[in-house]
Formats: sequence, C-alpha cells, structure tokens
Amino acid sequence: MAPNPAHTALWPAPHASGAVDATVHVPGSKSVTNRALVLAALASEPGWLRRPLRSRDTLLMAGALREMGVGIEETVSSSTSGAGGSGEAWRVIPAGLHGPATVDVGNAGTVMRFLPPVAALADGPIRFDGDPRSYERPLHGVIDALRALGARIDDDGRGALPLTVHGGGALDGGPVEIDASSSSQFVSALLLSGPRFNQGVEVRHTGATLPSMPHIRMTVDMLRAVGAQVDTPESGGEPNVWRVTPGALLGRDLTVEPDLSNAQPFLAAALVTGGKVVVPDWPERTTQPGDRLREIFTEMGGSCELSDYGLVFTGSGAVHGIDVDLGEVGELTPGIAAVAALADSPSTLRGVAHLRLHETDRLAALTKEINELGGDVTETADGLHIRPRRLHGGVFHTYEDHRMATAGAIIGLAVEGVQIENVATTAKTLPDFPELWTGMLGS
Ligand SMILES: O=C(O)C1=C[C@@H](OP(=O)(O)O)[C@@H](O)[C@H](O)C1
Ligand SMILES: C=C(OP(=O)(O)O)C(=O)O
Repeated sequence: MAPNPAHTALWPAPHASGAVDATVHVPGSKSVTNRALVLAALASEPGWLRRPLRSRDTLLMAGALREMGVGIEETVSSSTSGAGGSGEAWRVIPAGLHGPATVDVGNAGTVMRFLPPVAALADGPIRFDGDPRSYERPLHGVIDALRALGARIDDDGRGALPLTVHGGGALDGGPVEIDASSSSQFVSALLLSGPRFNQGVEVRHTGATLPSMPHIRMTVDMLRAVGAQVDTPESGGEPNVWRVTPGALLGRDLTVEPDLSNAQPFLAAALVTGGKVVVPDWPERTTQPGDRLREIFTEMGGSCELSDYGLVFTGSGAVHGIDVDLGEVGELTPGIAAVAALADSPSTLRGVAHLRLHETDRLAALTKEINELGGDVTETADGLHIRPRRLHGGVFHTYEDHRMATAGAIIGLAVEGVQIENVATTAKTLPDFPELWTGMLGS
C-alpha cells in the first residue's frame, strides 16, 4: 500500500524568538467527553454535553454510539441555562441499543475499551475494528471480564481487536477479577456500563500495579453525577475493589472542562521560553491528570496562579530536571520528556512501563527521536533517563501519536530546524493544534 502523504508530511516547528505571552483557549477534555457520551447513551432520559471536544477520538465515540441507535444531535447553542454559555453542544438521546452494527475504534483507547461492555447490552452482534495499532493494544481485561459476566464474544484469541460482541439485550453482571496493570481503562470500561448490568458489577483488580488512578476517579465521579451508586477503595471499601449497584442513570447537562493534558504543550512553551501562558476555565477541582502539571512544571522551574478566570503559568527562564513517578499521569510523559531534554539537569521519569502499549511504544519513540536530535535519553524498565545535551534540528517522527507531535513542537521552540512528521496526527485529541500553536507565538 502506498504511504498516506499526510503521514510523511513535514511541519516546520516554529522556533520561539522570545518569551511567549498568550492566552490559549484549550478545547474540551477527551476523557470527559467520551465518558459523558457513554453515560448519556446509557441514561434513561436525554442529556446535554456543552463544549464537547470535537476530535477524532470523540467523533469515533459518537459515531459508534449512533451506529448502535443512540441519537446525538450537534447544535450550536446560545444557552440561557447552566454555566455552559453559548457554543457547541451535543444533545444525546438514548435509545434501545441495536445490532448488527460495526464500530471503528480508530486508535482510541476509550472507544476500544469503553464500548464492548455497551455492546453486550445491544440486541445483536457489534463488530469492532480499528487502525492497525489498535490490534496491538491490550484489551484482554475487557474481553475476559465480559465473558465471565455472561457475554458472548468472538475474537482471534489474542485478547485484542478485531472482535465481535454478540449482544444479548442484557448482561448478568456481578463480581469479576481483572488484571488492569496494562490499562486503567479496563476498570473504567466495566464501571461505566455497570449500572445497566442486571446485578451491577464488582471489579476486583488483581495485578501488581494500576496506572492512571485519576482516570478511574474521573469514571467514579461521573457515574455518581448521573445517579449511580459506586463503592470504591477510597470510600471505605476493600483495596482494589469497585462496586456499582444496578440502576437507571439520569440525563445530565454537563459542560466539559478544557483538556488539561492538551494544555501541557502551551504551559511547556511558557516554561521553556521564560514566558507566560494563560489557560482560561482551568477547573478549581478536577480529576483530570493534567492538573498535576501545576506541581510538576513548578518543580521544573515555573510558577502558577489559579484564579476564577483560569490558570496563569509563568516560566522563570530556568528549566530544571525532575525525578518523578508518572504512573498516575502517564499521558503527560511525552511533554515532560520534551521539557526535560531542554533542562539544566538530568531527569528520571518512572512508573510508566505501560506506555509501551499506548498509541505507539512511547518510551522507545521518545528515546529514538530525542537522541536523533543529539539528545542523551535511555530507556529503563519503567521509564526514561534524560540527560540534557545541546540539540540540533532534524525530523521528529511521530508514529501516529498526537503526544509525540506536541512533544516535538515543544523542542522546536528552543531548537531551530525541527520538523514534525505528520502534525495532523494531533487530530486524535486536538485538531486545532497547529493553529493554536502559531496563534500562541503570534500573539
Ligand atoms: O480513561 C481515560 O480516559 C484514559 C486513561 C489512561 O489510559 P491508561 O490507563 O491505559 O494509560 C490515559 O493514558 C488515556 O489517555 C486516557
Ligand atoms: C493514551 C492515550 O490515549 P488512549 O485514550 O487512546 O489510550 C493518550 O491520549 O495519551
């Protein structure tokens, strides 16, 4: 097959001629948007999502739910109700879930993991397929658990896509053990549909480690916000056990928070140029892992102030290395590695072995690409050692990974002549990235 020209196109990463000083309106959270879509589709009444993220991953989620019979109407509202204000809004109208249907998951972890449990509730076969990389991403936790809970699934025995869930219109549910050490999304997936299983669900994680806890908290918070009863280790339950009681879910009017992980490259720009970036609507309280950036980027040399308006992040001109466990916030690793490559001291990033099974093997990709620009990065069993060195220009390959592209752009601010391969891959979660980036530098 001929290579897709978009995948080999090179984007000259803008070099910053001075300190950035900009306000950046960051689009909605992928993780919140896709959870909200699933919960709204499973509710017993219509709901609203205001300021949803419109990106490849969320359009795949919406498209898949529509394929199963859910109504999702996209409107531009001038809302008079709620805090959403005017802007884009999606009205979600739940309906009986139907098969046969085909779901394209692309390379969206949220779609490939959150939807098979939904499909088990449909009244016919739902076929799941996706990008070549989706075949390599772990799904065994969801497949094995659904089988144990009463679902019929045809797959090729590898614990991965492609597969067909033969929905029977309902699922028994009940207790199930899974090893979610390769992805927290296994736990989130089972909890999200759990209220609609006949006996609810009790998920017991048996693995040695569990990444991305904030994302599991996000799942629990959003379930509770639509009326589900959820018992968690943090609410006095057993360690590593989550229990969801069966029951109807409410339709909700939800305004989606900005995606704080996608705010990362813009905050990094302030940090590496010694400038200032304001991100309006940064939530005062949130389960998003990107909120940890306030602490991590402060330790790396910046400072921040959170007000009613949003977050003001200021670089000091100095960028320091960091020794940090990123297991809870793995998706921040590429952006932190990029900043660390520009720092005045070495960094150790730990706790992220599972990144080898993300959009690409992120540990290998970061090591190779930073080193090809003259860097000194080595992979460890669960992370990276980054010893800053003077970098030079060159092509930064992105492996169809949105966060590799934004990581390369951060390096390009400080290093002349960096060219990002396939910057369009940022469309997975941030289609406007090139425009937002040049807008930040121009303002
Ligand atoms: O549930 C979610 O929305 C996510 C959970 C995390 O997945 P893993 O636990 O597989 O890392 C995170 O990396 C991903 O970007 C989004
Ligand atoms: C790991 C990520 O995505 P996914 O939801 O596809 O797992 C990510 O966005 O960094």
